[in-house]
Amino acid sequence: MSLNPKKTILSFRPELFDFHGVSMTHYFTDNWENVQNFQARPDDILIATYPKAGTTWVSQILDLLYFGQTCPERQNNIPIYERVPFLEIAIPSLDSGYQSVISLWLYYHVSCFPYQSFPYSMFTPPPHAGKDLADKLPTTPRLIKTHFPVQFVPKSFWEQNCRIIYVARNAKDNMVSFFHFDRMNVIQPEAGEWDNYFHRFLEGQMVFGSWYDHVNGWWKKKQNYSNIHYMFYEDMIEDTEREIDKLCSFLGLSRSAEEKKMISGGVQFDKMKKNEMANYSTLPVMDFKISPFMRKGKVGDWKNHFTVAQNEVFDEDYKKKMKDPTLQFPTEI
Ligand SMILES: Nc1ncnc2c1ncn2[C@@H]1O[C@H](COP(=O)(O)OS(=O)(=O)O)[C@@H](OP(=O)(O)O)[C@H]1O
Repeated sequence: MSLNPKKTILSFRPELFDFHGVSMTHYFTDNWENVQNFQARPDDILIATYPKAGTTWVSQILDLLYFGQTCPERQNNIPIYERVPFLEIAIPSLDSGYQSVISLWLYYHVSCFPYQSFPYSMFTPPPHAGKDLADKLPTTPRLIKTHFPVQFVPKSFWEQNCRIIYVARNAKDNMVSFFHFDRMNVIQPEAGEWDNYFHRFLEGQMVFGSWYDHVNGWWKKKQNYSNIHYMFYEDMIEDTEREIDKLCSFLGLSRSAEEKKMISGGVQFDKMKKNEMANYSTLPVMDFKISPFMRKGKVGDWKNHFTVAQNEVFDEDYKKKMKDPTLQFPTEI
């Protein structure tokens, strides 16, 4: 098959619109009914984040914790976005008359490497919705990713008392990371100029809405739903092994010190940046010439983007929106 996905995806840039009070794009709302009816299982693990908060990092850690010993070929052969499906993503499929980004990617790669040899039947026919991928995951537990604000999470996750890992990242670095992501990913709205983006972020005009509402909403939920482990990107940077320990306690996993150390070493930024099954380089919607998915992986990169005036505006606005003293984010370490 001689499709060139890079050529055919250029018109995929979506518009933001208000969806139940949250800025969204159709890629994450088109499958709404099916996603809301998703049947979670009690042992499913949901990885919830505002975009660019460290989802991929924590997904890779969980995948290694659960399957690193029993199924190591998984990490070497299956991209992270298939091992840990993105529940709400929905790209129209080829047979519905549209050109599907994910289907295109799969068709393209079927001719590039022996996909069919992998013992996962879910790869044929090509999936086009994260929910379908999640339904077909052959593993236990199923690791599932979402960027939904807490009020959008399908009710079966609550009913089944699923364990949820929420990863949060300080707003300044989160904004910068999101900006570069929107520049390089054609299924995101255009990023535009930095100054305009900065103001849009403060107003919550981002896909998946306001960072402030997201982190606060999930923080509040933690008060009445005990199966949420709320963790911070900055803590992961500071001491990955310690955070893996906390994850193991939350998940009830006993793993040897040696194994945890090995996992921690294997998921450091430079390693993940080079790892094709974790760095999204196999997904044609992203143009790494503009910005790589694994971009900097640092705390404090905002200082290279924020002007002094922007920083003042940001801090003033932050005080008004982040009133809960129990939720604190470091912006440098
Ligand atoms: N191992 C490791 N160490 C440190 N930092 C890491 C790591 N893996 C991913 N990252 C950084 O996380 C940012 C991407 O966030 P997400 O994975 O949440 O993105 S997404 O929402 O799933 O698209 C993005 O941040 P920025 O570099 O600041 O853009 C990634 O580089």
